[in-house]
Amino acid sequence: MTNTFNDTILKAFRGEKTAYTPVWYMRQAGRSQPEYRKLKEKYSLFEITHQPELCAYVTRLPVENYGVDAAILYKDIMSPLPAIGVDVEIQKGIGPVIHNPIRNRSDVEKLGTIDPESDVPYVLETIRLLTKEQLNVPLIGFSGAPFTLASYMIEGGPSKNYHKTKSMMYSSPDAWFLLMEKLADMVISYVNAQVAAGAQAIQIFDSWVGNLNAEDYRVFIKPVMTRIFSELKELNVPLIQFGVGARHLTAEWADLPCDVIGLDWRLSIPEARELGITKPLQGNLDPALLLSDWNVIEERTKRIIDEGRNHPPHIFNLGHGVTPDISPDTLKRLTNLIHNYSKSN
Ligand SMILES: O=C(O)CCc1c2[nH]c(c1CC(=O)O)Cc1[nH]c(c(CC(=O)O)c1CCC(=O)O)Cc1[nH]c(c(CC(=O)O)c1CCC(=O)O)Cc1[nH]c(c(CCC(=O)O)c1CC(=O)O)C2
Repeated sequence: MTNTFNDTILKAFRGEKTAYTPVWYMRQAGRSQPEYRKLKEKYSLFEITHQPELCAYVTRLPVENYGVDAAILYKDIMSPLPAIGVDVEIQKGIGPVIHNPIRNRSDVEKLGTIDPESDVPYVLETIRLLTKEQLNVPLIGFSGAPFTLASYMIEGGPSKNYHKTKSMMYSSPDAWFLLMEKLADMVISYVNAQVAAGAQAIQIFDSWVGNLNAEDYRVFIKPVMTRIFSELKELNVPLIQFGVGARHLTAEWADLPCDVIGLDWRLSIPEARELGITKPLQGNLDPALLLSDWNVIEERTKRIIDEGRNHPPHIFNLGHGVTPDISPDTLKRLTNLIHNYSKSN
């Protein structure tokens, strides 16, 4: 491990004031970095994540290259699903493809449970390597949330309208709620194991839940999210809730038993405060902005830092993941700007 451990981001996640605004970027590992691109010519995502040394290297790249305040484990939200019987493959140009999609209650009943130590030992070994030996910033572990995972499992892959998913939710509520509970069991075991191995904070990606209206969220999703966060609270690590296009769910998230709310770029920090969020906020520069001129990036970044200055703290991030066309040089420059501007003003 190099020099002293910097726990600034953990303090901000817990609601403590920090000397500067800490930052990490969703999908910061891999993506546009040349070292990663070279590896991807040889290995797939699953091949990298099954090799702890290699996976730890990819996870470390943005800490070393950009100077961010946390690492996030390189793997996908699909990574634990094979353990419960989901036949998933990540196909180039498409994304996750499920060869045995779930269509009815009997398919849900067939899903198994995860035993992380025997099903995903390589994930835990990567975490141990990183946290015991290699990192001088915290490691964020993560899981997909039940709705977002179910959307892939039911649709068979990425979707634009989630018709099959919603159809199961509305027409077969017994199958739906069983699926939610089975996925919650998986998320809880998987996250417990990540924390036991050394992960110091956890983000739950409910990326696609904004496709539901607030009433359906309350009926079909909020109970399972409340259960997940309540059980994970006992782990005593900061828990981050994240979703995209979910302005209409902000008030529902305000009282979830999590510690931090991740915002996409559609809702500003002051707007989220007006909607009742009193927890620390994470976000929310539009990733598309990182393809524009530096003076535009600088102006928008400073504005977000200024909006986030008041207590409770703000953790800088993008409104969603880094895209492969964003230059590593821009991310390095952005990280420096965030650190320097938030310190000096
Ligand atoms: O990369 C894409 O987004 C396209 C394919 C896709 C993947 N998972 C998926 C999608 C979206 C979809 O199709 O619905 C599905 C996926 N993966 C993930 C999310 C959550 C989210 O970002 O909102 C989602 C759903 C929402 C979303 O697509 O943004 C999470 C994810 N994937 C991944 C990571 C790890 C990382 O980037 O370091 C992480 C999370 C941690 C983090 O934020 O850092 C990694 C990942 N997943 C994937 C890839 C491409 C692999 C390949 O081409 O061989 C890669 C690696 C890469 O981008 O270079 C596959």
